[in-house]
Amino acid sequence: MDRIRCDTKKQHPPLLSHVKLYALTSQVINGEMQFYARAKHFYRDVPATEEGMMGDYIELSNTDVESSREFLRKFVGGVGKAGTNRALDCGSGIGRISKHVLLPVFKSVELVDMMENFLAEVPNYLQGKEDRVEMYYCKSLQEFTPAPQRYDVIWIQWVSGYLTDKDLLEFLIRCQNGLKANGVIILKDNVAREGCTLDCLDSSVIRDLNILHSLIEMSGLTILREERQEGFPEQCVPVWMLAMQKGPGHS
Ligand SMILES: C[S@@+](CC[C@H](N)C(=O)[O-])C[C@H]1O[C@@H](n2cnc3c(N)ncnc32)[C@H](O)[C@@H]1O
Repeated sequence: MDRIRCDTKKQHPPLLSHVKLYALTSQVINGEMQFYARAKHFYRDVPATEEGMMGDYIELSNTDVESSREFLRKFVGGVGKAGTNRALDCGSGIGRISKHVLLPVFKSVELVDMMENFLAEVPNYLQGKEDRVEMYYCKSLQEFTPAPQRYDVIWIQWVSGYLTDKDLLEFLIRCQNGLKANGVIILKDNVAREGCTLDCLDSSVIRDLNILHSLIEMSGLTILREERQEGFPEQCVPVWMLAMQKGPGHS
């Protein structure tokens, strides 16, 4: 899994209007079924380790985790902020985010990933914190619906690019329903400088911020804050963190 990609690929033209949104991933992927099947195929050969989760960029894991913790602190604990009871780790893999970012803050976590072998490694990887995992869901995000009003925070890291525009949009809508009062969704991912690019190796897309903004807007979520990850090498594709909450009209 080429998690933090070097920015050498040809960029597609930028998104011009909402109307073209759905056309966008279908322009760069060669059929939705193949797109998903290839990603699954790719992950069969990825080891259930931190290295596997980070691709060839394991040395960036600490920087990533530190920034995520700092970002998360802005939205949880205190009046009008998200609670600290339960978080959902989406595309969790072996639970790198749960271990380093979520479990230090939340009483319990739940993890969802399409790969059974990654989830099977979680209890071992969490080293004594596994009793605070309430649920494991072995599901693809495009088929997963978070239970209503269950989570204080829903964390979606380095997995949104494996979903088509349509499936990401619908997933964000379902996540919105999964939030408790003052709950927050945090999406962290590689962001293209312009347009949408396909990575054939792991069958994922990288979207630019405009496309992400359009999808978020269409989902009814409101962006609370967005920050670029600092401290990654210049040649890496930029990584951004976006915090979102239910928009007006969603109780
Ligand atoms: C690069 S790893 C990131 C893991 C974790 N989020 C982290 O940052 O350490 C991507 C994870 O997304 C999972 N994944 C990819 N496509 C998925 C999908 N459609 N539904 C659910 N999980 C998916 C993979 O199995 C893998 O565990």
